[in-house]
Amino acid sequence: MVQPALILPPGPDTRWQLARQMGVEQAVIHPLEIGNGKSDWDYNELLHLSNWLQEVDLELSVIEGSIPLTDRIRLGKPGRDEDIDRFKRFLRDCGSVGIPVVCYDWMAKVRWARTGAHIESRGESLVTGYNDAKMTGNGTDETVTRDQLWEAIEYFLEEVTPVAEEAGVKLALHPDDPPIESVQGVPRIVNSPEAYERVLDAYDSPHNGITFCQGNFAAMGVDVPATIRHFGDRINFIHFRDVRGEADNFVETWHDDGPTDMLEAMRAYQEAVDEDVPLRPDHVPTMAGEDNSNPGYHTNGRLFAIGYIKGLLEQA
Ligand SMILES: O=C(O)C(=O)C[C@H](O)[C@H](O)CO
Repeated sequence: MVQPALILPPGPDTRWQLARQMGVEQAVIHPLEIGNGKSDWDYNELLHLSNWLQEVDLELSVIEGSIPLTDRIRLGKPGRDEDIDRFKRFLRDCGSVGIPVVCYDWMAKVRWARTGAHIESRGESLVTGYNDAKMTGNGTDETVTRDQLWEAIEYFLEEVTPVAEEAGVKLALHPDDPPIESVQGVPRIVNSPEAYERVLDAYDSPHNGITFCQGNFAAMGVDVPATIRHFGDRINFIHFRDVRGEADNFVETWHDDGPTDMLEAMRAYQEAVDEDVPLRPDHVPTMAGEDNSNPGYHTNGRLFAIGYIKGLLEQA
């Protein structure tokens, strides 16, 4: 079963209240997207945040992206062991506080990338998109290789998955966005179902799992419901969204207006994932009255998305 979730700021404001009013109980914290950019946490900060959310009946179920995972780790550079030790301490702290899921990604050097953030969609709403032809600096970054990234992620998983198991925390790897071979010349490896097979095989444990970012899987050109069923109980976290186009040239869509059969996708989640997997709307259109200063993460589109998700869940 999936549980509707929302990214919320790491301190209370009306968005906490809106979540509760819509009956959403699971909070995802990702201050690089919504918040102050914080990406390192000590035990007391996590405990304080978790207690604060609990006081208003919200559960801190995922820390996403904004975590102490460095490019020294992603690139297997000298010093990575020190950084991995820091990451292990973070996992143990999450476990002690009772945070069940940590979402991470393997996008070295360049975070998720878009070439357009003001693309007009339904009723003059604004969405983001990517067109590789418009990406500047597309030479090859000679300092990074695919083998290096694979060595580094396999080393990381060997080191940290046993700690995640002990701590009772599930790791959930987000796909590269966009899921192409390289972005601005920097190679990408987490861009296909085959890549995920290799990641899951690197350490066979329910604690080594996937963030099924649906828009990225749609961009990979796969059959989305079949792929959800295939990965099943290794899906530890879900990003719900859709795109029109291909991995190297796409626009994001409204949740009810993309090419993916969203009801079939929801049915697949309900049948295939483990209990209580958090599912959050991912990037949403910027709507009337919003200034598009944080493309994909304004509030009105997420209210619409939660209503749509709840309808799909009832139908599924
Ligand atoms: O690119 C996406 O689809 C995202 O959801 C971006 C997020 O910041 C994600 O956490 C990347 O790690």
